[in-house]
Amino acid sequence: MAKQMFPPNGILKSEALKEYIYETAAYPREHEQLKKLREATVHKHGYMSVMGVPVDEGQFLSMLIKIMNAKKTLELGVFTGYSLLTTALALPEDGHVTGIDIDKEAYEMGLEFIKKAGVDHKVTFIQSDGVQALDKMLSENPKPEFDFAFVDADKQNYANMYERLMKLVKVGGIIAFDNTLWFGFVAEEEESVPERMRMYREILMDLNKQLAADHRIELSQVSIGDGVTLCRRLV
Ligand SMILES: C[S@@+](CC[C@H](N)C(=O)[O-])C[C@H]1O[C@@H](n2cnc3c(N)ncnc32)[C@H](O)[C@@H]1O
Repeated sequence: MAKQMFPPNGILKSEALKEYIYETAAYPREHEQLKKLREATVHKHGYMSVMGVPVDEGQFLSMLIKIMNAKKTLELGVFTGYSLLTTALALPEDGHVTGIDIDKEAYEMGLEFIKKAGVDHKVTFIQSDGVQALDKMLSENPKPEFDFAFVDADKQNYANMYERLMKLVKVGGIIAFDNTLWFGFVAEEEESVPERMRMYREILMDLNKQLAADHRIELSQVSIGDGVTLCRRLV
């Protein structure tokens, strides 16, 4: 049943093109522990392992974090920790990433690889609903303190997380939303979209419109993975 849940190619034209990108540019540069974590995730979660960010997107996020000189980052939606480990590896020795996920079990498997990569001192995991965790952070310290936030949790709460992250991420910092092209379905007529994909398609189309109209941010829709939207806070 899970096998039919997500279309295989994401936003790319073909499986062959995806494999070309992975084999040529991405796999040869993938950190050993990321590769092992990816393989362990496939072994344990089967087709649902597609939830982890793909290797080329991980490398894009890694370079972005380094170019920004980000030190303190947030992640909403950790799963087994592929993007979390990517982030921890990209951060400097005194950097820190806080990962938030409602489910702890998947992360516990990933923690082994984070430890083996020697970056567990840069990682804090909070088991919580994303919006609730952000509200708690805002009530404890309403000052913006994060350089970067990666949002990959429940899509129906992206807009709620966005408003909170606009207070928690510094001016000049970046909020990155994952899956904003939703397997390419955002550009297809509703009737041609499988029913199970329609609700998130609509939610993400609304979010994309909302972000494009928001002059508090600079925007870039990146066509990598399943679509990543970068929002750079301006005010
Ligand atoms: C697409 S996966 C994240 C993948 C991860 N970034 C990676 O690279 O492996 C989405 C995650 O969001 C989590 N999630 C779902 N609803 C949530 C909520 N309300 N609050 C926090 N996390 C949630 C799920 O438990 C799941 O682990």
